[in-house]
Amino acid sequence: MASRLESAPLPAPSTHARLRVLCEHAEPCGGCPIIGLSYGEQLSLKRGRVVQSVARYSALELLYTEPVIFADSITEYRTRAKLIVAPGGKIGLYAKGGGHQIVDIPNCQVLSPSLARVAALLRRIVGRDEARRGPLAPFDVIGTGALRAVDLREVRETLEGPSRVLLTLVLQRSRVADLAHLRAAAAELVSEEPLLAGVAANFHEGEAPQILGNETVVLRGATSAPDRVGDSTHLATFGSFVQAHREQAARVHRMLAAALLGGKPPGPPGGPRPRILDLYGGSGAIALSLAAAGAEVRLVESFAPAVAQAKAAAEMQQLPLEAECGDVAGTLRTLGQRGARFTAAVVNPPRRGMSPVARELLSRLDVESIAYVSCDPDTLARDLDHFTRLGFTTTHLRPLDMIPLTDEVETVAILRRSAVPRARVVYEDEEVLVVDKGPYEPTTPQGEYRGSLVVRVRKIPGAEEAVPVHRLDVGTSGLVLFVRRPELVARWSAAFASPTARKIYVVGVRGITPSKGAITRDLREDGVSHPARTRYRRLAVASGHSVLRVIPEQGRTHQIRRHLAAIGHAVLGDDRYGHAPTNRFFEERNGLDRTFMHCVRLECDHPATRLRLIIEAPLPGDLRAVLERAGGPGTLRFLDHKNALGTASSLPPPPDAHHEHGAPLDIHGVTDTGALPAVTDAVLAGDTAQLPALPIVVLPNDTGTLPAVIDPPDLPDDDDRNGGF
Ligand SMILES: C[S@@+](CC[C@H](N)C(=O)[O-])C[C@H]1O[C@@H](n2cnc3c(N)ncnc32)[C@H](O)[C@@H]1O
Repeated sequence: MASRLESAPLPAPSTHARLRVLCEHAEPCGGCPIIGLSYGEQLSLKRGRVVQSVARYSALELLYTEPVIFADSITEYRTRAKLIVAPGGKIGLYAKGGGHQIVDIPNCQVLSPSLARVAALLRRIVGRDEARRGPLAPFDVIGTGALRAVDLREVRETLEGPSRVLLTLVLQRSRVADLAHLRAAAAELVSEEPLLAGVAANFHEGEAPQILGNETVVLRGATSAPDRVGDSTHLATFGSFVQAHREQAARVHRMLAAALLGGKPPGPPGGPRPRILDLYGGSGAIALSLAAAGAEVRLVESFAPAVAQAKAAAEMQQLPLEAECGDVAGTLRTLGQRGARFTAAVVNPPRRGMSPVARELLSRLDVESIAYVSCDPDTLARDLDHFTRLGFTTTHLRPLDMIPLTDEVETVAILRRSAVPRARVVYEDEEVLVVDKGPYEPTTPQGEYRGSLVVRVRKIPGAEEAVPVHRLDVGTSGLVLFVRRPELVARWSAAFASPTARKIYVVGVRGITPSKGAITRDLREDGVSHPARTRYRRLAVASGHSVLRVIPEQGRTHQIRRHLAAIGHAVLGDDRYGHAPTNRFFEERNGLDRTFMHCVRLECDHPATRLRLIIEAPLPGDLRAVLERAGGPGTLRFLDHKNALGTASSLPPPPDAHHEHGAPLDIHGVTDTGALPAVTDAVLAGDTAQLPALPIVVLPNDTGTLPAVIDPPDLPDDDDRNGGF
């Protein structure tokens, strides 16, 4: 295996590192947020992002983040841009600061020359149509114009040959009466600009937050066009994913071939070839490059037009590629049932990363290596940490500058199959071990999960017969106490049943709760009501939601989740009792892909020594990342507060606490959390509009006049891996 993933000279030559790009739009335009830094400073900032994300996880502490592979060209590099159209003939981007103001960018420094030329033509035609109410008049809420945005995509049949452009006109569907006028407008554009290879209309629905809608109609010219990246050619089509920087995308392809195929030339035709599974494959840019480098590839992608293009490109070049339209998790389940075998898998998911179920199912497949290409270091680190527990060690982590002048950073991670690690012990003595449970594993073997915490605990010498005294659900992380021998269960269960024993959780909930309170509601199970009380204190508020310290006085099934949902403050990420739009927002925006619950502290009297046992486990990396993303870097300060996790004074709740009583609560909901959850990362194609950030609310002493719950804004379906464009 190569010791480095790419042989680019490192660090960037000093002349390159000192480069600064000057742009007349830099001040108002939000497209290149770090344009003010020298290129060397930009690369340091990008590497710092990856280092910071990885540092949150102790399982990744030995993982070295290699220097960022710099881009040779940092201007005129963009081969795709989604530009917003606005009255006044503006074709540009949202202004800095998250508002909805559009900045026109006629002299943009980063658009490739062909995209800049087409944008200039559009500026002229849109301005003209605005004056005479033509078909390409800009959308305005109060006007009649329909054109909301344009999606420009550069294609090149050969690297040396001329480039051409695929143009998608994004129109407000309700303002388009018939296609005839649009076809005439497309014909005019093509006749005026020979660079245009094809023009399509895409229909934006209502007030949808995505720029691109689901329906695209080709108005003029080609439906797709060959596009060369490095050593392979894929078929580019309207709306499908493409990396923003052609040379950097080619570097990623070379890195993957070197890491997964060992850089060997293709074997003789008809001979055995390495089998690669390409997940989230788009229109096949990566898959086709690996097939050209000698592999037999199976691609999985949910966006049907991209799959069709991947198949067509493979046929055209007679490359061994099978492409399948489907959801990654669903396909992995089927492949697993069939006992499919692969030499390696490539995963290149959207910004939110892989779903927990997809990671679990991939680990169960017969595959030795995984190459993970990611545009979000936080979700990448979260997934690498999970893969460690699933038996994959990350051996290389190589960032790359795919979108110069923005704080975006692409990273390639290489994972190799290894042993499933032992559980992490936080405390142990002759009778017990207290371990830190990962968020995605069951405490004991369950349903379709490959492993469990108990299996990892029993790998510890002296714990071969260990038994848990209590359990945490899949989705909840934190402390679990195991006795070393089954005969100790009774006395440790009794120790935890004592009124002086406590389990303390840190829980993220929807909305702003009262500063403290107690929820007293019976919980019904199998028709029998059980008394239950849950106490909480609010520790922090981030982005309109609360972080609580929670103490359940009993351990009824889903007690914390049911009680908090009953007072209107469901646990974030809880797919059974929670609030689906808020969960979705937190997953897409902040990378929360499980229940926000962590058992942070256990307290009980040791039955043998009679000493008070107090054990704590820090908040895990994924929840730290979620809080920092939701509320900014200072959000975690609450953890430093003395007694944040509780002292004897927090028992019982003070008299002024908010108390909630009510009718018994039934277990409801359709998902049985005991089983591997149904596939949740279903078909998500499209792209992202800029979203207004949720306000950060400074921790108040009490709720005062703050709204108790802030509804999340609608979310786009897919990621936008193209920076601000
Ligand atoms: C970042 S793009 C990667 C495309 C491709 N690997 C490339 O380099 O061009 C992510 C792709 O994943 C697809 N996708 C998102 N969620 C998916 C899912 N659950 N199952 C299958 N494909 C999915 C999107 O449609 C998109 O094409």
